Amino acid sequence: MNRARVTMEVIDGVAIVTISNPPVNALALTIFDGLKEKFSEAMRRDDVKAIVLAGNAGRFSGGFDINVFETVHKTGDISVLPDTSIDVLVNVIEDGKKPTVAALEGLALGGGLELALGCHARIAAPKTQLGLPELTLGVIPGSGGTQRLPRLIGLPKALEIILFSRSVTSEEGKKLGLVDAVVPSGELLKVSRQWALDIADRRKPWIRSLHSIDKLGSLPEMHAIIKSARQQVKQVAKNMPQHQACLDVIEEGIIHGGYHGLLKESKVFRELVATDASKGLVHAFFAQRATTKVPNISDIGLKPRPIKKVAVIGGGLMGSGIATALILSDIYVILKEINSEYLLKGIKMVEANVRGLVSRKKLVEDKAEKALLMLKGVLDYSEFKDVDMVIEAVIENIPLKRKIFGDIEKACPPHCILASNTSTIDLDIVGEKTKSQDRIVGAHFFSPAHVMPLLEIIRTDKTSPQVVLDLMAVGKIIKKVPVVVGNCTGFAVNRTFFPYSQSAHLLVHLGVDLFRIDQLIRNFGLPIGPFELQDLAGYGVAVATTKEFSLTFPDRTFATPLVELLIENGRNGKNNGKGYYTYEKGSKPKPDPAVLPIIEESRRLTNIMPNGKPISVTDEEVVEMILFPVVNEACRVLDDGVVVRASDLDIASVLGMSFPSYRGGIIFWADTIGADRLYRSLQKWSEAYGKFFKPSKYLEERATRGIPLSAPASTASVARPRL
Ligand SMILES: C[C@H](O)CC(=O)SCCNC(=O)CCNC(=O)[C@H](O)C(C)(C)COP(=O)(O)OP(=O)(O)OC[C@H]1O[C@@H](n2cnc3c(N)ncnc32)[C@H](O)[C@@H]1OP(=O)(O)O
Repeated sequence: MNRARVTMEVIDGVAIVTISNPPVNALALTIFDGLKEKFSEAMRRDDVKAIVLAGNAGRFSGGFDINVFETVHKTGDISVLPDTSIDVLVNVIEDGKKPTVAALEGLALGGGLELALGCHARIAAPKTQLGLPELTLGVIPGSGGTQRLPRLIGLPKALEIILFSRSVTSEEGKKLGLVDAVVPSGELLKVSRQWALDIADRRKPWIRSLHSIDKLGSLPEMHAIIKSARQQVKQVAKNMPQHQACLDVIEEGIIHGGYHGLLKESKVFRELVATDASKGLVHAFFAQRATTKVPNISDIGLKPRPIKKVAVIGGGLMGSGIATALILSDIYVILKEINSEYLLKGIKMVEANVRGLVSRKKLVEDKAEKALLMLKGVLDYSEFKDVDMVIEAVIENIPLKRKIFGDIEKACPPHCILASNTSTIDLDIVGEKTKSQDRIVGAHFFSPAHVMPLLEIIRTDKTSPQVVLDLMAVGKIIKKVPVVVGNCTGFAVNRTFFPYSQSAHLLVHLGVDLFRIDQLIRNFGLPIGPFELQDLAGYGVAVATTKEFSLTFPDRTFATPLVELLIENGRNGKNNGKGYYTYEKGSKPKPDPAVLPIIEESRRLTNIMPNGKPISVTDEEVVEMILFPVVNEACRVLDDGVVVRASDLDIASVLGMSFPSYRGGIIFWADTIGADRLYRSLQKWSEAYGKFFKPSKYLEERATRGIPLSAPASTASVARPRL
């Protein structure tokens, strides 16, 4: 049943036109038809003097229906995109013979805000979220946002909102001139109706924002602002076309006027919808939403229990980051350490995390102070008697973790969730000696835990659905994206990505320059390369995780002596300022030529270069030789059913490993290459350089049958063989 509709009610001379399409009143194609129909009725009727445009159920609109983009991506048919910018926004609303006031509440995003910008005034309820996030979907505002917003609030602020997808509240909007008045939610319709009548009777100005020029500066000033914005987005929006295209469109309107700007905007919008960047970003959008739907967890009528008090064991980098994330969301935390020196260090780290957010303007002072009051340090388990959840975050040491789980089983109440932040160790081993396996779960955060958005939730065969659901709810409260995965060494993300650093090491030992590898991976779109990442994480982590992986997957690990050699040479990465790079406060990491002899030594020890000579590989091959083994492992993760669906691995790779979101995630990207080419490349390298590259059964089957890697397992049996 189509739930998208537009209704109209006339009260005392004002037509209230309401958009209804739960849950966010997305602007589906039928909504535009509905708007045209109701507006034309309102314009016709003699008992209507003015119009108020509103959204149903406390939300104005979350913007254009993103499902339509997905349809374009699947079919390649851009004709399904409506051309509403002139047809509806200019001809029907802005140039209509009766004034329209937008009554904004909850959210007005993308096309939703653009509809409001086309109205003659905007009244908003408090805390309404206003923004133009289109660039995060690989497109630009396509219904006049690029032209009207700068004319309403000035170019610099408009660029901030559009280019960096920063939304503002109605209160900020009022200061900027985006909103005409902020009124309590209960009075929104009443005030908007009166405002609309006041415009009709010329008691208030009838403003068509496309024609306003008073907020725009002189031409040279605006050229200078756009030029500097171009430089800025070059840094932050590599490999994506929409940012520069958006600036072109804004510039067109500045030079030739708003109407010309609209025409160009509409054309560029349609072109951008068809780009790879938009395909990847829209896929990532839906992939993120899909993670909330977990079979036998979210669909069996369970309700999450409240989690008010959490104990975090271990005040190191991870523990303090997790504690920070929790207190920032008003969850009371007790942080346990083994002695007062470590405890003090942990508390100081939490304080530094919180203050860091304040200094980066991500948190206000008041909120920071309030958050820090939610933290208490302890040295024993006496305070664990009323905690709702424990998150163990000590070093990756199996006997230690086993001991802790034995202790907390006794110290905590029976309802308490027992979670481990282990990144690699099998949870069945951790909880083997307890009788609480139904409440043991993995809560794997990514470093820095108070910043990185992914929470990997690991359920074992015995973890109860209620426990998983509770942890998903906590994840949402602390503003993470929880992805539920199965139990195995490395779980979904670290298991998929362990070949990433392994293949980088293998390439170095085959003679490829290490700094070239990092640079090429950055060019591909990851924020840092595998070696800089290793520097950042510290070599202890590399040694511990490589050990775990080489025990579980001995057939596909490369025994690199390089990390141990670096440690022997007094290098421990960013920790001590010396790794592959040198680190000095305030300056960027610098490649350190002093590591070259250490690399030579490592190459001598492994002696794997064919005929003792460095291999010759193109830039493209370097990237592929590093990322195809990752895809290969991702195939095994899919085959083993570690994730519910392929798109979970996509969003986890984007949010946990910073895989570029505009490439859609690891599997989505792999499908753009095709199973066949992936298979043939891995097969070729495995013949030349060994079984590390050997294609997995899953990949081989998908390649042979011509099925996308992302297709659900059942597709494999029904699909037609291609080769
Ligand atoms: C022409 C124009 O310029 C082009 C555009 O307008 S492009 C669209 C611009 N708008 C956006 O980018 C906003 C996208 N949406 C969001 O950021 C968030 O969904 C939100 C802030 C609106 C709401 O967040 P939240 O309350 O956490 O709910 P969230 O789980 O994200 O979404 C609820 C449901 O609405 C859907 N939804 C949200 N926005 C949607 C949209 N614009 N189109 C279609 N579906 C949408 C989600 O897919 C989800 O569906 P599901 O329940 O089936 O998984």
